[in-house]
Amino acid sequence: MKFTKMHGIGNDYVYVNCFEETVKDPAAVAKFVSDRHFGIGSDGLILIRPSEIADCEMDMYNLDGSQGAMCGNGIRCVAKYVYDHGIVDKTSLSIATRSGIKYVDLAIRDGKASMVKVNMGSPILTAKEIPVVAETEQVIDAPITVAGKEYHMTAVSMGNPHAIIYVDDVDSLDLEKIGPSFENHVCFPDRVNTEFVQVIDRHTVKMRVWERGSGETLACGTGACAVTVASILNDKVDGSNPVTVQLLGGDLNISWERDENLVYMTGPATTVFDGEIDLGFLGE
Ligand SMILES: N[C@@H](CCC[C@H](N)C(=O)O)C(=O)O
Repeated sequence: MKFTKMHGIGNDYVYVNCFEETVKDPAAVAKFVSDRHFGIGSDGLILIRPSEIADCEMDMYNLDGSQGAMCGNGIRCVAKYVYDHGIVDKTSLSIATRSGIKYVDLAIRDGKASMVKVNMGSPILTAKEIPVVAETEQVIDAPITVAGKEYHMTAVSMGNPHAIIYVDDVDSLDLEKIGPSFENHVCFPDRVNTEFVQVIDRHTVKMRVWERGSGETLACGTGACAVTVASILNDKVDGSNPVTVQLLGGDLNISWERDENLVYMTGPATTVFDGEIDLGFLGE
């Protein structure tokens, strides 16, 4: 299987060009290639497929083989891949995902895509996708007890579910310890991505994320969008300007355009290396 290792501010995936390659069992391949000791090493697997409704399709899998509906850092890399490889010869393109078609604009440097702006669609604020309270209710600054400790949570779906928790000092958290208790909490039957957020100023927040299916990652694009929406709703930041979200792997620029109710994310996409791996033992 030919692949390309790419990352969006350190959120790294193994990308496979399914215009040319076939992957029979993506869940098994995701688990194997993601392993940082026995595989290639990544937060998961992303298949770039042809689409009948958009310029291409992104099909993403977490490190544990579970399928994700949307991936903010991944979609920037998919856009870069299809442009840099001449699969799509335009700088405004559409990408189908399991949470709908997303529209992307590329900034080009030396003939390659560098910065990518994604229309991430509308945030979902009812608890419909995160049935913690009731299907119709919003969850903003709601108390939740996790592993015997009370937190306050805001729930935002960006096509995938996010629980946002504000803390005083994000660096001192033991995420390996508390992350799994949020991910597998009884309130989240489909598990959840959890963002721990420290407010820096009215335009800047700093976050760490425990991702459903992948554990702590260096960045989460949908998470940064959910955090921006939550921070505006909780009046932690000034929503009239873009918010800088600082993550372990770098910064993302997020704006929530309230008149159209759309969230835009801008950030880099980076190619690390191309490779080829024999997956015959998996039946591939
Ligand atoms: N890292 C991603 C999100 C990946 C999917 C997530 N773990 C889920 O299962 O919902 C991003 O950049 O958005």
